[in-house]
Amino acid sequence: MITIDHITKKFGQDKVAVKDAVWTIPDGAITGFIGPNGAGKTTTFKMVTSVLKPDAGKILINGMDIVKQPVKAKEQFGFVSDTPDNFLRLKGIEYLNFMGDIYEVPVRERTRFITTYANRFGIEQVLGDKILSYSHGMRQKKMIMVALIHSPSVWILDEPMTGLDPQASFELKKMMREHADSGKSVLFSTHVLEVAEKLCDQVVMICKGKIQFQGTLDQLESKFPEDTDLETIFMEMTWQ
Ligand SMILES: Nc1ncnc2c1ncn2[C@@H]1O[C@H](COP(=O)(O)OP(=O)(O)OP(=O)(O)O)[C@@H](O)[C@H]1O
Repeated sequence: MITIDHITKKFGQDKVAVKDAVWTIPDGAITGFIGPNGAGKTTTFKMVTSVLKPDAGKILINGMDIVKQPVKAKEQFGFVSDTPDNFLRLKGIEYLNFMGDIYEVPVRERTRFITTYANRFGIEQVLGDKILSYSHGMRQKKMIMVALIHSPSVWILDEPMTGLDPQASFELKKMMREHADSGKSVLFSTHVLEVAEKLCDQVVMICKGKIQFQGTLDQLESKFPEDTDLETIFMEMTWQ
């Protein structure tokens, strides 16, 4: 579970990227984070994952403060960023083992995990190759595996379907559902509203740094009884 408690982030004197945001990501559910370009999604993720420090407010991950207890809080989550181009000179298997070592995942457990997930994503054959030689989608699959190697209870993904082929995208959505159904939490951002509509148990909508809505799709639709789908509601809520 993540608690976002009156978070504000400014860039410079007057660029308010996130303004007094209050919301929660519950266990046992998939939460979709949606909003137009520049709304504040990535800035929020950067604060949740300790890349940026909020100017005000606090963020608790399973009750641990990301600013005051960064190591303990970071152990709680796995993060898939929107740029999978890191550790390019390592082989896929070396990177996975490196992260497994950092999180102290026992070798037998990690081997079982790597075999299962590489098989689900169809990348067993390339794990011995350098990441530099991977396509964007292959790098993304490797990032997804790295994020899950220590079985985190919270899984955060920034635009995770970008660059994945339909089969991998289908598999990822299945993994996200399995994660939530096992009582853990999933938070992901997307611009693809059909995905949010099909996959999410709740959505959080942000626009110009302000949280406009948090709740189930049914709750959202009941606020806009005349609109037929999430896309129409989104256009109405974000239109200026
Ligand atoms: N390092 C920075 N310096 C100055 N302004 C920034 C910085 N990072 C983000 N911003 C501004 O903060 C606002 C929120 O940006 P953010 O990247 O969080 O949006 P986003 O919702 O992730 O957008 P997108 O959907 O386009 O990825 C934007 O106005 C952006 O220009």
